[in-house]
Order: sequence, then structure tokens, then C-alpha cells
Amino acid sequence: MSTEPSAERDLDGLGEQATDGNTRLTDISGGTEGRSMASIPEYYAGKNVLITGATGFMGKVLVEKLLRACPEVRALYLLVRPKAGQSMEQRVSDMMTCKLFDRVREVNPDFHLKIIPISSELTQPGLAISPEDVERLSACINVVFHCAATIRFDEPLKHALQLNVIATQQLLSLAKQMQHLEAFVHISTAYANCNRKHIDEVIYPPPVEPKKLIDSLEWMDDSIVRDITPRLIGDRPNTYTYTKALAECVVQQEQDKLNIAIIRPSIVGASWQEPVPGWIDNFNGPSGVFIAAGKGILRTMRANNDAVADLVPVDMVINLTLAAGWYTAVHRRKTEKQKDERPKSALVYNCTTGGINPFHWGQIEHHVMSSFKRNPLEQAFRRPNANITSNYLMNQYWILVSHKFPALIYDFVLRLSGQKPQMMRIFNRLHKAIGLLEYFSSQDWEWNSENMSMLMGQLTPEDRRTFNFDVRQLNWPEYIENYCIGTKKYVLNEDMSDIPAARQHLKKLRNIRYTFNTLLVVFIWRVFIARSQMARNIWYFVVSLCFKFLSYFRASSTITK
Ligand SMILES: CCCCCCCCCCCCCCCC(=O)SCCNC(=O)CCNC(=O)[C@H](O)C(C)(C)COP(=O)(O)OP(=O)(O)OC[C@H]1O[C@@H](n2cnc3c(N)ncnc32)[C@H](O)[C@@H]1OP(=O)(O)O
Ligand SMILES: NC(=O)C1=CN([C@@H]2O[C@H](COP(=O)(O)OP(=O)(O)OC[C@H]3O[C@@H](n4cnc5c(N)ncnc54)[C@H](OP(=O)(O)O)[C@@H]3O)[C@@H](O)[C@H]2O)C=CC1
Repeated sequence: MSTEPSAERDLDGLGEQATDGNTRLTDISGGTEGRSMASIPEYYAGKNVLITGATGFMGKVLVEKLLRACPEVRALYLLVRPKAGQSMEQRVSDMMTCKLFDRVREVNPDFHLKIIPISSELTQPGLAISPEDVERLSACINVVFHCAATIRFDEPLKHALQLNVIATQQLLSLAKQMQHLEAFVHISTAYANCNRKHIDEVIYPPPVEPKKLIDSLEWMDDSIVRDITPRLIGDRPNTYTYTKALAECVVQQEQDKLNIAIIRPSIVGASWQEPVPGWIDNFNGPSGVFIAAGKGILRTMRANNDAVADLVPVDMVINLTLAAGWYTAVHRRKTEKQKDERPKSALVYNCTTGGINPFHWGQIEHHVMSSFKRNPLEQAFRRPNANITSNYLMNQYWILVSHKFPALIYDFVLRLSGQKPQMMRIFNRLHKAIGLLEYFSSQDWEWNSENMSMLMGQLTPEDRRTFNFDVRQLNWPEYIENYCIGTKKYVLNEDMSDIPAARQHLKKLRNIRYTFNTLLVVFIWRVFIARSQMARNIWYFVVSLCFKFLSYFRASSTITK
């Protein structure tokens, strides 16, 4: 149960209203309401759903799962912006041809008819939605899933604030105009409060009142904002976690007007089972690190072997999100009797694995390496052999020896053959990226995830299977193997039939390394031993010592026989 001391029973006994205004689920598995509720697919049948961030990693999985597992859903309205010379219609139709949608395409080839793209640029006033579309959405939307955000760790504060906080505020205003809205589900991050070691399923007081910050940054130019950013974000590592914390506060401010759920996933990784094991489409978080290690580029990284790696598969996060949407709407919808009641306060779901089924960075390293040795990536730079260490000096040493030195040699060879040097540039980008991730891999956090467990207790056995987010069932070695294969298949678009050739390539690299090491020894021998009398004397001394030891052990083993 919650660690917060002052909680009083909620009206229907299903939740606890704490004095901080946050609500936590109590044990309701025996409650009658859960049993009388419609199942998840029944609930979404005939509903109009609005999704932001649908072109992103999690948004795509959400759209796919909703279409596949809730085939009676009426329509999905996706807020999408035109990008890179493509219209929003073109982007959405490209998205639907992606492999991710193969399964739903098999079952319902006309699934695209349920998708209605709405042009929207979230950083613009009114989200740049046309008045006709606003009217349309206000009249028909029943559930909102807000996934859009900038997840870049190095985003300038003004932009991160604009997208993660102000856009959320504007979406909430739009939601308040929706006459038939039953649930508003906001996707946050488990790291929004990473300045704390123990994180409950509550919304913590924000580092600053969002409105005050928005007003003050409005008149400042970018260079001033850049200068004061470190002071503002304080003990948070980046503008991403800082603005996501502010966004939670903005959402909380509307909790008396809307039925709200907040989902806080930790590090979202490739899919566990659905629609296919290992589906992933980006380099964010650990995926880029795994690929760099699999390519043999990354050899060292600062991480704590014993710290919990709080990875959570994307399909589990989406299953929880859909279940939370259902629960928020069904449990919190005002009944005839409760017509005048205000919605209850927002429920927060920490969607994490570490407290229930922990796995550590050291184990991840081991399984990633062995998986890429079994299923190598094409054209690896070196044989995969990355080591993580929490020792700063050790890491710096290996960066010099295993990153910079080989990059220099490689670029030298490229220059000699008339090509443009590139390896040092790649390493510089890699160092920047892993530098931003190290904060998360060098320490661990404790999340209370009771609302997640309690929500599971509310599902029918059938829903529990279809919308499975039981992280106890995760078999980590198998998951990591599929994750690595997924990066190969879906991010790098490599063919699995090329694995024998990739293995041959690794053998070639191993032979090159043996040859290189032998040549190095011969070189050292020639330069230092063969040319200097003192080095020769030391060498003979060491060799004779070895012989003496050897004959001593031989003699002692003969005596014992
Ligand atoms: C074995 C060892 C085990 C230990 C393993 C430890 C792992 C320890 C993980 C901790 C993880 C914590 C996660 C916190 C949990 C959250 O809350 S989730 C939010 C997670 N957010 C992120 O991960 C975002 C982090 N990324 C960034 O902030 C920025 O991308 C970086 C790292 C600053 C790099 O910025 P940049 O230099 O501007 O580069 P960017 O344009 O992003 O991409 C670089 C290149 O990557 C490629 N690329 C990037 N994205 C894509 C894409 N979607 N498709 C194709 N190519 C792409 C492209 O080649 C691109 O280059 P070009 O397009 O220019 O040719
Ligand atoms: N990935 C992770 O590990 C984690 C993610 N989260 C949260 O989950 C949510 C989804 O993350 P994820 O899917 O990984 O992120 P992605 O970066 O993959 O997707 C972000 C989405 O937001 C949209 N978007 C960004 N800027 C705008 C804009 N100005 N106007 C309209 N749409 C915009 C993007 O659209 P476009 O395609 O046009 O750029 C894209 O659809 C986020 O809220 C994130 O904070 C939480 C914890 C971990």
C-alpha cells in the first residue's frame, strides 16, 4: 500500500484520497464494480479515440494494438504534423504500410478506414488545429491518449517547455471542450522525478509553478535561457525530465474537470511479444547502445553492473495504457446517481519492472554481447566486446585504447585510400550520446508500482491475456535476445539470412586481431628487446625465472605421484 500516511477512504471504496490530492488504488480485486465493468474491447467498441504522437515509437504500437485488439473501435483521430516535405496524410499512409501493421492488415485489410489524420503542429497556438476540426473533435472524442513529446535529452529548455508543457496545457483545454470525453491518458516518464530515490504513484510538487516559468521564459532570448537552464533544472539531469515533471503538474491542475490517468514508463524497449517479439524502430535509450556494441564500435561505457536496468517492453506499456484508459473511463464515469460529482483525482501508474522482476546492467551487458555473437550484425567494425564499468578512470583509459586509438588507425587507413575519414566523428557522436545516458545507467531508483498491480486485478482473465502487462512473466535473457535481433531486423533492416556471412566476417575480424596482436609483440620485441642490452637482460631474467618455476612444479608433482 501507499507509503503516504494520511489517506482517507474514497467514496466507493475503490481508491484512496490522500491529503496531497493524489489518488491510489486500494485492493479492489474482490470488489463488485470490477466484475460488472465491460471488458476492454467492449468498452472501446464504438468509441472515437484521439491520439497525439501516433507517428512516434509508442504511438504506433498504441494505434496498432487498439485496431487489432479492439476491432470495434469506431475511429482513431491522429494529430499529425507535416514533416520533411511530406503531408500529414502521406506520413500516416506511410506509417500504415510499416511491418508493424502486418498482423492487423491480415485480420482487417481495411483498417486504414478507421484512421483519421488531423493536421496539428503542437508547438503552435491552438495546436494549429483548424476551427472545423476543433468542432469535430469536440463533438465526438471519447478518449484521449497524449503521447507526443520531445524526448531528446539535449533539447533547449524553451522548446522542451513549448512541446512537453504548453502543448499539454492546450490539449487539456481542447479536452475540456469535448462533450463526450470519458478519459484523458497522459504519458509521462518514470524519470520525471529522478531527483528522488523512492518514487510513489503520486504527483510531486513541481520544481517551479509552470505558469510562472512559461511567463518568464516568454520574454527571454534563447541565449539567456541557455545560460540559466542548469540553475533551473537543478538536480534533474536534463530538460526532458524537468519539463515532463512540469507537464504532470499541468495535468494535475485539471483533475477536477477531467477523468485523468498518468502513465509513467521507465526505459521503454523493444516489444516483448506483440505484434512481433523484438519490434523496435529507433536508436533511443538502450537501443542505440546495443547497436553500437553489436557493431563492435562501443567497447566501454560508464554504468553500474549492479544497478537495476529498469527496462519495460513497449507492448506491456501500451497494454497498461489501454487498460488504464478503460479503467479511468468505466470506473470514473459519472453514474446517474453521481451526476453532480466531480471526477476523482488523477491516478498515476508507475510502469516499471525493477521492483517486481529486477535485472541488472551487468546482466544486460552479458546477454547483449552473447546475443550479438550468435546473431551478428552485418559489417561489424570489430568483434562485439563491450564492458561496462562504474570506474571513471578505467572508462577513460578504455575510451583512449579501444575507441580513440582504433578510430585514429581506421581514419588513417581511409585517408591513405583516398576516402573521407569518419570513424572519429562517429565516436564523438557516440560519446555525446552515452554521456547523456550514463546518469540513468549509473544509479538505480525504487518505484512503487502498486496501481499497476491493482489494475491487473481489475481485468477479466481474457483481458489479462490480451492486454498483458504482468512484468513477472518477462524472461530477461529471451527478451534481450529478441531485442538484439529486433534492432538488426527492424532498425538496421538487415536480413536474417545474412547471418552466416556476418559470422564469417566476425571470424575474419578475430583473425585480424590475432595477427595484429602478434605483429605488435614482434614489433615490441624488435624495438625494445632486440635493441637494448638492459631490456635483453630483463627478458632473459624473466624467461629463466619462468623456467625455474616450471621445473619446480614439475619436480613437486613427480614427488606427490
Ligand atoms: C552493452 C551495454 C549495456 C549497457 C547499456 C546502458 C544503456 C543505458 C540506457 C539508459 C536509457 C535511459 C533512458 C531514460 C528513459 C526515458 O525517459 S526515455 C527517453 C529516451 N530518450 C532518449 O533516449 C533520447 C536520447 N537522445 C538524444 O537526446 C539525442 O538523440 C542525442 C543522443 C543527444 C543525439 O543527438 P544528435 O547528435 O543530434 O543525433 P540524432 O539526430 O538524434 O541522431 C544521430 C544519428 O542516429 C541515427 N538515428 C537516430 N534516430 C534514428 C531513427 N529513428 N531512425 C534511423 N536513424 C536514427 C541517425 O543515423 C542519426 O544521424 P543522421 O540522421 O544525422 O545521419
Ligand atoms: N521512449 C521511451 O523510452 C520513453 C518514452 N516516454 C514517453 O512516451 C511518450 C512517447 O515517446 P516515444 O514514442 O518514445 O517518442 P517519439 O520521439 O518516438 O515520438 C514522439 C511523437 O511526438 C510527436 N511530436 C513531436 N513534436 C511534435 C509537434 N511539434 N507537433 C506534433 N507532434 C509532435 C512526434 O511526431 P513527428 O513524427 O511528427 O516528429 C512523434 O509522433 C513521450 O511522452 C515520452 O515522454 C516515457 C518513458 C520512456
